[in-house]
Amino acid sequence: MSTIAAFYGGKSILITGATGFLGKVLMEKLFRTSPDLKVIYILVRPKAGQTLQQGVFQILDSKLFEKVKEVCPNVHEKIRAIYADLNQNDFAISKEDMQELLSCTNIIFHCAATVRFDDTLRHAVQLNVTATRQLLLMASQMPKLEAFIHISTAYSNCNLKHIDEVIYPCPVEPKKIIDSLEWLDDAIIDEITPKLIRDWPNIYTYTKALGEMVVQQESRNLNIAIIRPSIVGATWQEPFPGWVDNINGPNGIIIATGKGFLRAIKATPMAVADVIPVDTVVNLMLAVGWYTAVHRPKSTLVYHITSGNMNPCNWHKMGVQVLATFEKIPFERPFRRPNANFTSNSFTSQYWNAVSHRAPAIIYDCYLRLTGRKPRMTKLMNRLLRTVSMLEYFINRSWEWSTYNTEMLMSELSPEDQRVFNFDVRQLNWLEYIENYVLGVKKYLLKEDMAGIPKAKQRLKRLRNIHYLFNTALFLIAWRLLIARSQMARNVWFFIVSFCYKFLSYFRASSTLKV
Ligand SMILES: CCCCCCCCCCCCCCCCCCCCCCCC(=O)SCCNC(=O)CCNC(=O)[C@H](O)C(C)(C)COP(=O)(O)OP(=O)(O)OC[C@H]1O[C@@H](n2cnc3c(N)ncnc32)[C@H](O)[C@@H]1OP(=O)(O)O
Ligand SMILES: NC(=O)C1=CN([C@@H]2O[C@H](COP(=O)(O)OP(=O)(O)OC[C@H]3O[C@@H](n4cnc5c(N)ncnc54)[C@H](OP(=O)(O)O)[C@@H]3O)[C@@H](O)[C@H]2O)C=CC1
Repeated sequence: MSTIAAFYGGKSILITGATGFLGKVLMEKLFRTSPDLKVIYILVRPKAGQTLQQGVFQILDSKLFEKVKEVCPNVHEKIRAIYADLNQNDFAISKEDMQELLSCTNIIFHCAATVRFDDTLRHAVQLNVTATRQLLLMASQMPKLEAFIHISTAYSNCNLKHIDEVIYPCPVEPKKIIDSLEWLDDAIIDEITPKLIRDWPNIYTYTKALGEMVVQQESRNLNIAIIRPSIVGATWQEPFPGWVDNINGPNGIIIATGKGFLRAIKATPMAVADVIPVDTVVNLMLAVGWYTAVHRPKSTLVYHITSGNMNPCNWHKMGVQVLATFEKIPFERPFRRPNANFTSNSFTSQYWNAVSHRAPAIIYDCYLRLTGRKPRMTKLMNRLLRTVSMLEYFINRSWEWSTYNTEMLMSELSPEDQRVFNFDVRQLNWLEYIENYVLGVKKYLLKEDMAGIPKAKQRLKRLRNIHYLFNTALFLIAWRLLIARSQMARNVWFFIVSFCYKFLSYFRASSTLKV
């Protein structure tokens, strides 16, 4: 019997961000391995046209929860969705709900955050910093609380090259920022944002760093741990390989490449692609929850869950395997044949943007206009290129994250727990994982049927022929123009033709002699 699974039995667990990518996988694993847990409270913000109950049903009816329903048939009764908006005072939770949360919660997993790189500083601070502070305040009033697990990111200190499992101080006190945002107007905030975030690449990573500082400052006598995952990718093994549900991180790039929109990316091919499967992150979260509650470490421990130092993969290897998978399992209705390359040079990157991205988009828009339709490709391409430029920071650098605490925890687990809550990324076979990842993007994100593969392959063949035809025509036109204008080009042309003629004559003569 797994000690960790048994630990969660009978527990009341509060999850923020349960409707997000990580939150859903966390709930799934909890229900599957500890079906006798008491209740999972989820803080859900109201959605237009959907009741809380409908929201919960929508999550539980997805393929992700199929296995859970077998192990825990009354799963619906064990989720208690509570209306909450983490941007509001007291999270806008009703008095009765708050009372229940305060008196019953045993474990908190704080996953909610804004993960957008371009959010406003005001909103990102509200959610990633102030809400964390408020949740800690709530936690301090929970008599039965055993552990508070805060999810941060491995990139919260990406302004450093080597990152240890410690909380680094931020240049400006989070409290000062929270206070000043209360009276500064938006225009001034926009103006001072670059000065505040200094060498952090975006508001997201900066506010996650502030969030960690708040955790340290407001920890009081709570049992707290911080988990820092790197780029969270599709599931590796559980509940099945390849599950993804949003376009964040690599997912959108995989779609854009597979559909033939993206043909070149400014990336350093040998930089570490620090992707970590979401189920691995969740396994560590559950192990940390258990360890923090049972062993009660004296200080707040930080756990890195990254792949680079234990089982590194680089962007080149990842890219090649993604492209190879497109050959086997193509996406439906691609705009162009999927074929991309990485370039680390700014000049070549701009060249490819002009030739391989903007020009085809303009040509396609002309075609749409000529056929009486609304042009849309240029706009789409501009948004895509803007997105890619925001991700560039992370695909052109490598970081070193120490993983002493994560390794220490692994050694503390029984063999059974190491198996059930496996977060040993050394066992990951990248080629297999990437293939399943691309397949998962096709099935669960694009909702494409596998039965459509033969048709998609046929279309790829057609696109390949069009590509060759187009290139040959372009070459012949260019050559014709060159010959007409330059004596030198004419001489080269005659030289090549006479050389080929002589070669063929010699070949024919020697084969006649042999006979
Ligand atoms: C030999 C070599 C061969 C080479 C082959 C290449 C094959 C490909 C291989 C795979 C390569 C993988 C590349 C890896 C990229 C790595 C990313 C690293 C990120 C590190 C993150 C740090 C970890 C974290 O803690 S954060 C969690 C992650 N958060 C995010 O990812 C959020 C990022 N997104 C945003 O902030 C926003 O979406 C933004 C600002 C980028 C765009 O916002 P906008 O307001 O414009 O609108 P949206 O509605 O959000 O989207 C607009 C438009 O863009 C599309 N899109 C969105 N995100 C992505 C994406 N990640 N990739 C591609 N496209 C994306 C979206 O679909 C929209 O399209 P429309 O059609 O216009 O609706
Ligand atoms: N994905 C990644 O690559 C990485 C993620 N992380 C961290 O993991 C955590 C989870 O990320 P992930 O699951 O990918 O993110 P998602 O964007 O998928 O999920 C974010 C969650 O936060 C909730 N949320 C946002 N705003 C509010 C609000 N005002 N009130 C209540 N809930 C709110 C969302 O609810 P709703 O459904 O209503 O939008 C959603 O459930 C974050 O802390 C992130 O920083 C760390 C490293 C990498």
